[in-house]
Amino acid sequence: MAGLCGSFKACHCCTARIGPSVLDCDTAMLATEAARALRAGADYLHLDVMDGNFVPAISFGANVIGKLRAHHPKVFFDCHMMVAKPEEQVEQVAQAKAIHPDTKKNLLQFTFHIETTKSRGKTQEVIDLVKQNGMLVGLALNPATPVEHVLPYLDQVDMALVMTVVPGKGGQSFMVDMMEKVRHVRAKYPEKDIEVDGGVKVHTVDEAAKAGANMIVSGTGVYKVEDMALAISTMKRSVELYGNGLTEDKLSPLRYDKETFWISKAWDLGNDPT
Ligand SMILES: O=C(CO)[C@@H](O)[C@H](O)COP(=O)(O)O
Repeated sequence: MAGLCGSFKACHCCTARIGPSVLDCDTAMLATEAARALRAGADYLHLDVMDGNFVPAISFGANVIGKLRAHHPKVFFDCHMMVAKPEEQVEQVAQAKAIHPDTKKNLLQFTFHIETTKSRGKTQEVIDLVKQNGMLVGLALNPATPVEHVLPYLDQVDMALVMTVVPGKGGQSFMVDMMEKVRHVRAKYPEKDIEVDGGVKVHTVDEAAKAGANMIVSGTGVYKVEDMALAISTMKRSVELYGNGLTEDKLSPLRYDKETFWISKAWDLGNDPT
């Protein structure tokens, strides 16, 4: 039986990955809260760095990311740099570099905003600097920024981040009109990671998946729901179904928090999945 994605014209082979944004978790317990999401099935962590300048709020910085690395040496960190001068933070964030011991994959991505570099003529410079420092590169664009602003650089970056809210805080509403940008990038880049961030929850993820996003950031949709494992597995299945075109019988299983309890037991016994 054929998959469904053909009818959405966004079919791709990019892996479905769910990355909880830790912004709205109990950040005083960051390592534990991260572990909770990973045990519930999260594929990576989306770490929101806010400088009180590019966005009004201040969250945490490179120092905390480095400390978090010690707790989660095998986890992919997508560092979303909502900072006015990303070039000033590249070296510090790179301190959290890691390579997965089995897959040999790079576990650190530096995702910066085109709005912070384009007007200063520094986009190319920052891309080069991030690569020189051994990290993967993500390029983000705000809702008000036309997709054409990032297109000249997408060949060189590992991921495009289409913001689906105005960056600055969690818990805002998903801007479905941003899906046009996702569709545009997916049509040009069938093999590139495309991430969406802002207002993505179990009831909005299908729009993003149908448009072609494969990396799904969700903050309150993961940390402020009753069953974190169910939310994560539901979002993952959406990308597998609408993006990868898998049939129902091939989708990842739905998971529930009760299962998380048993997985955490295994974790305590030494099978650390994080
Ligand atoms: O970057 C941001 C906000 O600026 C996001 O990562 C949010 O933290 C996501 O939270 P939800 O919108 O999913 O609640």
